Amino acid sequence: MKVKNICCIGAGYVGGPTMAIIAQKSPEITVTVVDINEQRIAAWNDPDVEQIPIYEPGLSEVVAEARGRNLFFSTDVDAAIDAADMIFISVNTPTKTYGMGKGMAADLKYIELCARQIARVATTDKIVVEKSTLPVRTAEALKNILDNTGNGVNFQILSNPEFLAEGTAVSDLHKPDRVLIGGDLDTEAGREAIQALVAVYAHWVTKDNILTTNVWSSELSKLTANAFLAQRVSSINALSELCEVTGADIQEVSKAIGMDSRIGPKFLQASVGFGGSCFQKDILNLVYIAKSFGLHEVADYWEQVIIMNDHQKRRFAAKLVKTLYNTVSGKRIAMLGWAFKKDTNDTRESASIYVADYLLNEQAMVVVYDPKVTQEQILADLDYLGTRSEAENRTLIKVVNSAEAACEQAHAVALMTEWDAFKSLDWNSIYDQMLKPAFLFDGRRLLDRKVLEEIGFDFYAIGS
Ligand SMILES: NC(=O)c1ccc[n+]([C@@H]2O[C@H](COP(=O)([O-])OP(=O)(O)OC[C@H]3O[C@@H](n4cnc5c(N)ncnc54)[C@H](O)[C@@H]3O)[C@@H](O)[C@H]2O)c1
Ligand SMILES: O=c1ccn([C@@H]2O[C@H](COP(=O)(O)OP(=O)(O)O[C@H]3O[C@H](CO)[C@@H](O)[C@H](O)[C@H]3O)[C@@H](O)[C@H]2O)c(=O)[nH]1
Repeated sequence: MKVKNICCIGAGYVGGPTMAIIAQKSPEITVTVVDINEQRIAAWNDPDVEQIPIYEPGLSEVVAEARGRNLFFSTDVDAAIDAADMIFISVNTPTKTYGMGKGMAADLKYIELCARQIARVATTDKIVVEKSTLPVRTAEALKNILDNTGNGVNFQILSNPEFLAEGTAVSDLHKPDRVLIGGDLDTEAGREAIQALVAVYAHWVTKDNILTTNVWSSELSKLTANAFLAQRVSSINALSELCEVTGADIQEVSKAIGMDSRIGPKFLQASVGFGGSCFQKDILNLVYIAKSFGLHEVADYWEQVIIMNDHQKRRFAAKLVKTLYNTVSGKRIAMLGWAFKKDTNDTRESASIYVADYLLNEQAMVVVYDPKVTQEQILADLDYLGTRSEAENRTLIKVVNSAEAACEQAHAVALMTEWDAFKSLDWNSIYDQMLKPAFLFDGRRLLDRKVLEEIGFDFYAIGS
């Protein structure tokens, strides 16, 4: 079967970029991305393509090329479902905040709503693709809902987890390490559905890089990949603390171990802690699944990755307070960067949120600058924690339009996100504008200690 019409439910950080690339590379396929969020769809349709709701290097160019040709954004979910022969579900699957599994399990209510909507609307056979990250065996529940509609429509369910990282989404999608497709390998119809999706990716991905597995392996591989990546960050962060007390340097240790080809150099960058919408959520989900099967040692093993990450964020904030003579009350602390990594406007689970919250609890005056994150988002992130009233957050935190403005009259600077632009700031003039002693805490190992110390900063970097 040849796919002609694709619908993607969910126009977020995954649905938007992945569908833009499919449309760019497959001009004969009509791709419609739908969402219930009207504002988000309006932004995807903004005539000024720079206003699309997600900042990713290179994405606006891809959207400009395909939008209106074979890429469409719409709020008419029913119409797009009805017209499609393949439907990607790319809605959010956040950690549950209520009931059974609260704080650990993935909340699948949005997924289930999609399945029920597809079941209600579909009048022709569909291939339904899980693009969202889901607990292993979710496809079983989806199939149950879809097969019990009684309207005679046949559904094939595939798992096609997404491995793009934010900030590099376009290049990751153009050149994926692998595309993973899980499906029913035991039936002719299952194999046909898999091949239909393989053919979509084969527009630009070589067949050797398209891996087909059974559905459960595919679902579990996504959680496993994130667990392994996050585990590397927590491992290097755990050692960064040991470096700080022994005189070893984490950058040198990373390099030395990463040159072992069995270990490899990637994902060994010590930091103030990993953030993002995926790592914590997916590991907690893995821990919950292991626990629900009674595998407590397995659950404890993976939970330690999160415990270490929370410790890293807390100890960075605690170090700052301790260095500033054990009090930051009434002191102005500049935070450079709010996004969870560079080249994205996404702030979900960013270490900055937790470090700021810690400092606000110590009554600091926090002044934030991030090149891509709005004041509205920063305040919303803090309000969401519920630590203090919205009014207090607005009194204690200030958001400014430049790094220089954030640092003016500051007692200390906390460098939180590794934006390239922070490397080339005029640190001499920033030093001049700060209160003395001028403290600088590099949570990303972005800056050169020697240069900063020569300027006069009291300099602290994670891991040395
Ligand atoms: N963000 C990433 O880098 C990334 C990478 C790989 C996988 N994932 C996974 O992909 C999934 C989506 O993540 P995201 O970051 O794109 O989330 P997101 O929150 O940015 O986007 C999800 C979108 O789905 C929409 N939505 C929810 N329910 C809907 C419904 N019933 N009908 C129509 N629209 C609906 C929301 O309005 C939202 O715009 C998650 O499972 C996530 O774990 C994310
Ligand atoms: O050596 C490193 C590498 C990363 N990080 C931090 O780890 C977090 C996550 O970074 P990254 O993995 O690059 O970005 P994500 O967009 O969260 O991507 C991850 O999560 C996605 C969602 O599931 C997956 O698709 C990707 O493959 C996986 O890399 C960020 O805060 C980074 O700053 C470090 O601290 N040190």
